[in-house]
Amino acid sequence: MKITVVGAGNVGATLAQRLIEKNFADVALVDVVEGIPQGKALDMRQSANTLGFTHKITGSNSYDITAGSDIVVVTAGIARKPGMTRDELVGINAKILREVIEKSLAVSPHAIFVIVTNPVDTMTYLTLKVSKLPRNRVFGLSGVLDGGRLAAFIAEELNVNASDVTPCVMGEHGGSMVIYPRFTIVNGKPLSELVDEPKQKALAERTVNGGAEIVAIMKTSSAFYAPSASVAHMVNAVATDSGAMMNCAAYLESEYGLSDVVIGVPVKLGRGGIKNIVELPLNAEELAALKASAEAVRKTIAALPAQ
Ligand SMILES: NC(=O)c1ccc[n+]([C@@H]2O[C@H](COP(=O)([O-])OP(=O)(O)OC[C@H]3O[C@@H](n4cnc5c(N)ncnc54)[C@H](O)[C@@H]3O)[C@@H](O)[C@H]2O)c1
Ligand SMILES: O=C(O)C[C@H](O)C(=O)O
Repeated sequence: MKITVVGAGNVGATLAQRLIEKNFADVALVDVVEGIPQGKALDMRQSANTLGFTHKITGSNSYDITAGSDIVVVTAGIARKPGMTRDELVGINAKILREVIEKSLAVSPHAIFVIVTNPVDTMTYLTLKVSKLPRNRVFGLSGVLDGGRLAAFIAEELNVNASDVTPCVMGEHGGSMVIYPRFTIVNGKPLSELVDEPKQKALAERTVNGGAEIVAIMKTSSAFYAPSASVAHMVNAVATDSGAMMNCAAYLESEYGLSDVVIGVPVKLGRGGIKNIVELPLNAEELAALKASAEAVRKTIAALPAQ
């Protein structure tokens, strides 16, 4: 198996490290900055003897090394600075995405695309339109990361392990994301039965602001450890054809009564990408929140530059 990671910055390089250390695929790392992907790949190669991995990691400014990839993860683009929303990146990152998708697809026509670049729902939508690929082969990072944050905050609040939590965060990877306490399970019980509504709201609010909280603390960078771990988890489900269910940014065609929009929903992942989209039995209020989130994404989609 061969995996390309485009963008050798914080998320991309950390992801490349996580993947090569798992030793199940060759990894090609690409970036526009001369020397960076080459140097980072060389550095990682020099850990193979110590860590014992046998797959190859290479770096380049050219897409030649990515030819024949099974999976292409796109992390190329600009990250937000303190005080910015992800949506403010739409113009600049759309230009970068178009170039990355065209160049990647030209040499890896059978690849599955995992989009990380923000605003991720809109960038995933753009990738589908530019590539004209079927929707099962293009999806984005959202709910695995947002759910991981929710699980971390619940673990602190209830004094349990984060791994005791099966979180459920759907909708936009942005200000309108929706936390579902009825579908967030802690040691077999829904969160809605474990904490009162004000506490549920506080946990939801911290999760919605989880990315901004890290940007505000770090100032010069956004999060990358949990994001890269989340993408590695998604890639692993594809590589092993596990069928594992996780919430990802996916293109809807009538699921949840929504069409022609990308938002975070539960999907089952396997070799072909998205095997199927899972429709949770949301009540009227829960569904209304998801629809409002889809409307927020539609506004960002409408702000995409024509070229
Ligand atoms: N979806 C999510 O949950 C999520 C999580 C974390 C980060 N992100 C997003 O991922 C993106 C990357 O974040 P980061 O922290 O790694 O940023 P970063 O600045 O550390 O790295 C981005 C890299 O992209 C490269 N790049 C820029 N234009 C390129 C092009 N045309 N071709 C190839 N490479 C190019 C840059 O040189 C840089 O190395 C940002 O847009 C960020 O907001 C999304
Ligand atoms: O917050 C950001 O801008 C990066 C990413 O979307 C995140 O949630 O960490």
